Amino acid sequence: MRSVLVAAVALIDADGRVLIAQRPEGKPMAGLWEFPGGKVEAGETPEDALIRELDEELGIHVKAACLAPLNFVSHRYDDFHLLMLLHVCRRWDGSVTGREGQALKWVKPLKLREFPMPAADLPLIPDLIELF
Ligand SMILES: Nc1nc2c([nH]c(=O)n2[C@@H]2O[C@H](COP(=O)(O)OP(=O)(O)OP(=O)(O)O)[C@@H](O)[C@H]2O)c(=O)[nH]1
Repeated sequence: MRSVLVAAVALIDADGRVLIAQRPEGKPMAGLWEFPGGKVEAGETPEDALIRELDEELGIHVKAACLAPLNFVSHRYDDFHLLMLLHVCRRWDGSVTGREGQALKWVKPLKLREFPMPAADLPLIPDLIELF
């Protein structure tokens, strides 16, 4: 089975809310809310990939030193295996903007369950709740 390595991040604002983004129409799992990030490409470290994706998707600049590992998930979807590394980040430069037309929401970790998320993400919610 194909394995995909994804780097993702929980951006946390001054009010302790986490940023989630809605997957646009036309993509697999459209409409679900996910953590910003994406596939790690050949030659990239997970941190490189995340820094690139955050610039492309949200227009913000993040330093590798501001990305702290939180947990990972190993999840078998029907058609691929996902290994997703979730980081936490509280510091960035620039203001968060949905540069790809995606809806964005800042949500308290205790409310994350109100938003439909990909199956792989659900085990990560308790880790975010425990941060506070
Ligand atoms: N960024 C992100 N991806 C996630 C999360 N949960 C989860 O299952 N994924 C899956 O991990 C993969 C991330 O890849 P991606 O965002 O770079 O790719 P994509 O499906 O948008 O397609 P693309 O190849 O057109 O970029 C997708 O299969 C996505 O569904 C999450 O919380 N954040």
